Amino acid sequence: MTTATGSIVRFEGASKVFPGNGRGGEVRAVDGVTLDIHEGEIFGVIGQSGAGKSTLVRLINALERTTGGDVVVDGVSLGALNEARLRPVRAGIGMVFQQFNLLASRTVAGNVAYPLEVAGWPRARRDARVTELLDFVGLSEKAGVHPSALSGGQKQRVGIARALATNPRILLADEATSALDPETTRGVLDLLQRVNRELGVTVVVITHEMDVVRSICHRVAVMDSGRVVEVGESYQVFSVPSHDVTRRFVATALRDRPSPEVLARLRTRHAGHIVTVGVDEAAGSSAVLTRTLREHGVDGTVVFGGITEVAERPYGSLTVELVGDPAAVDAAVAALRDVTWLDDHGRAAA
Ligand SMILES: Nc1ncnc2c1ncn2[C@@H]1O[C@H](COP(=O)(O)OP(=O)(O)OP(=O)(O)O)[C@@H](O)[C@H]1O
Repeated sequence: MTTATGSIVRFEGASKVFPGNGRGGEVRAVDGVTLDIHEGEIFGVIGQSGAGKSTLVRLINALERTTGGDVVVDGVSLGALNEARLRPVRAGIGMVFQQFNLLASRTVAGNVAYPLEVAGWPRARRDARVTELLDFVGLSEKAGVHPSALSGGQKQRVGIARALATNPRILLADEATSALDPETTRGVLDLLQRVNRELGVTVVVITHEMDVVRSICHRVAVMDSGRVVEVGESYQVFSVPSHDVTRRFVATALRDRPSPEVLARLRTRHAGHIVTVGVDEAAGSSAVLTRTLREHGVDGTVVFGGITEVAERPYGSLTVELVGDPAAVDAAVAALRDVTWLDDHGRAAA
């Protein structure tokens, strides 16, 4: 865990419980989270659908209020603030959304100007700021058009310009690239990186896309059932994941693990004992796998898998058919479990 030094957002045992629907069953969307987000970083929040990512991030700008614990933003404890005193805190936090949430009836410039109008900026200053922002996001030529005439990537650039209008120190991005194709995603990620580097804005990104984290996030928190189950430098978390959710997340992104259908097909072709073995730098490299099998007199054939690099370190898994004396195969499986994670798919039914 990090210290409070340099924290711009600090969750202190923060919880958000949504009341049940009358039939009981309250939802602990965020459950006792303690976490620091450092000033000036790009921080990723990942986890499966319903893990509590959006709720956690919405606690930062008090779109959701904590029901337990506290959230401290820039030294200000949000728990104690009423709506009026939350306003200046919210003004220091921009937000972008998956569906862009632009006003269809306003032009691009009108959308970017909107938060400045709400904040009471005089016309001339507002116009100058809008010009500057549209230039920053590369959309000066589109100032006068309506959002319907823009591509998805352009709409998100407008969303980002609008979120930056009042010079926030924090930008929250909730699945900001999920509605975009990979190429457009790259452009928007580059822009978020510029927001971070050139404007010094702390960026908090919610995503289900491994590539987003891999390419721009300095640190990442992994959520499961309202809790943060892992947090750290992105490469550390992905190359040596200590939690099942993280492993599954990486596996989905790498597509290195056989689906049940693939496994069924593998079984029709391979009669031996099938296991999937984690491969990374810290635990079980493929050399360790080969050596372990040799020591136990077991033959191993790779039947499925993929190894990629995370921060220039090997990461992935291999699915291997093990053939040999059943006791030796069991001993090899046990030995592999000692050095890395292993999913035992057993052998095909006779
Ligand atoms: N306003 C609400 N009222 C009741 N339950 C809610 C509300 N908002 C969220 N929840 C519940 O809280 C849990 C966490 O939801 P949240 O949207 O934070 O998860 P998430 O990880 O962002 O998921 P997704 O990726 O699907 O958006 C879910 O079980 C969700 O149904």
